Amino acid sequence: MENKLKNILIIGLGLIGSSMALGIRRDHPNVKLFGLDNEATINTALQNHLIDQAARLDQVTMMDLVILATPIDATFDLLTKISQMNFSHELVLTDTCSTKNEIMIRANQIFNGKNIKFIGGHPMAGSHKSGVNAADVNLFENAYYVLTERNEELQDILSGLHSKFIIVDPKEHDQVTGQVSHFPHIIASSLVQQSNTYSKKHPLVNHLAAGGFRDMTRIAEANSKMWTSVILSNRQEIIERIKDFKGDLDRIIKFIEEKDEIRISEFFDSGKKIRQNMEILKGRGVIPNFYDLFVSVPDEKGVILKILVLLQDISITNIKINEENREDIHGQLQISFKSASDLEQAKEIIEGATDFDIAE
Ligand SMILES: NC(=O)C1=CN([C@@H]2O[C@H](COP(=O)(O)OP(=O)(O)OC[C@H]3O[C@@H](n4cnc5c(N)ncnc54)[C@H](O)[C@@H]3O)[C@@H](O)[C@H]2O)C=CC1
Ligand SMILES: O=C(O)C(=O)Cc1ccc(O)cc1
Repeated sequence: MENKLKNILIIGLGLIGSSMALGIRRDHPNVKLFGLDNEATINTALQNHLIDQAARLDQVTMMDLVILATPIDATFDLLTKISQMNFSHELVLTDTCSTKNEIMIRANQIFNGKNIKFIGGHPMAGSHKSGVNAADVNLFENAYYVLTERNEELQDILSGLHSKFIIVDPKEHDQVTGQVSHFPHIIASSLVQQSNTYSKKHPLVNHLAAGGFRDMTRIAEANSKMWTSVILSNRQEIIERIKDFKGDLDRIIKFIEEKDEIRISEFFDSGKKIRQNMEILKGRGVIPNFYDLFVSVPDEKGVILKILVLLQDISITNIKINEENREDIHGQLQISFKSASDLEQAKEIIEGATDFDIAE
């Protein structure tokens, strides 16, 4: 199929827009990529070959595809401006906002009868980083990419992101992401703030926080402006999730007050089983489980290189350093392989050459 989406404009070249530019280029080296953002961002994007050319907003009319990778409030504003333009050919328009319902309602109102095909989008991957310097071609790898409707040409253009498309109703999207993406940001931020307040009375809090605290609170470092917009654009759902969670906390208070050993144990057991069975947490729900080896390594110069040299003949798909909180503690190297046999071979080699603890 020849894709007619040849002139592509990305408005907003922050974390998401610039990573998408790299992903689009990976499978479609011949499309012409335009960018629109502030001057400094555009200069960086040009220098790093993320885009071919800068564009102005009025040049939207000469594009085949426009991707709005902007904050939610800016996206609303851009939707309005684009709806006031005249198009001699159909424009495919998509966004990347973390919420979908209000945006789809607005788009349906303003694009009705226009030569604009608006498809809501949301790549379900990101990080607490922002800006053009955080561009990462692998950001969306194996992650779901939500679209509000199927569109072969758009999906083809985005194929180099290596994500998995899923069609979701906008309202349902906001309900689900409200629970598993938006609400956790509130919990993470509350937890660090509660701990900080407590640390005024108990300064040891800052030293005894360990890996669990780190895992629970990473997303508290996310962009506060962005998350304010997300929460405000999914108010009802978030309020409901908070109220529901308060109920769960009240229930656990009661079990503890009553020294109800069985119910407390059931509570943890239930959480453990549910988490173990969540497909999304096993290989991110799209590809089968990674074959992972966890190597406990001392915090010494050259130790990672040593492991890599040992495994030079085995294909490694990913390597990650899971730091611990204490400076003097061993770090954990998480190494992913393509197959069980590669994993076994690697395990034997490391066991034979080092005394590092290894777990699967
Ligand atoms: N950060 C994340 O983890 C994820 C974010 N999203 C969504 O993607 C969108 C973008 O987020 P990020 O890339 O993280 O933000 P970012 O802050 O890294 O980038 C946003 C970019 O948009 C530019 N911008 C703002 N208003 C503009 C306008 N009117 N015209 C042109 N450029 C403008 C900014 O200068 C900035 O470069 C947001 O709607 C967010 O909800 C979706 C998935 C993950
Ligand atoms: O950093 C993380 O773990 C995230 O949860 C990333 C993320 C942030 C915003 C989204 O709309 C989707 C994904």
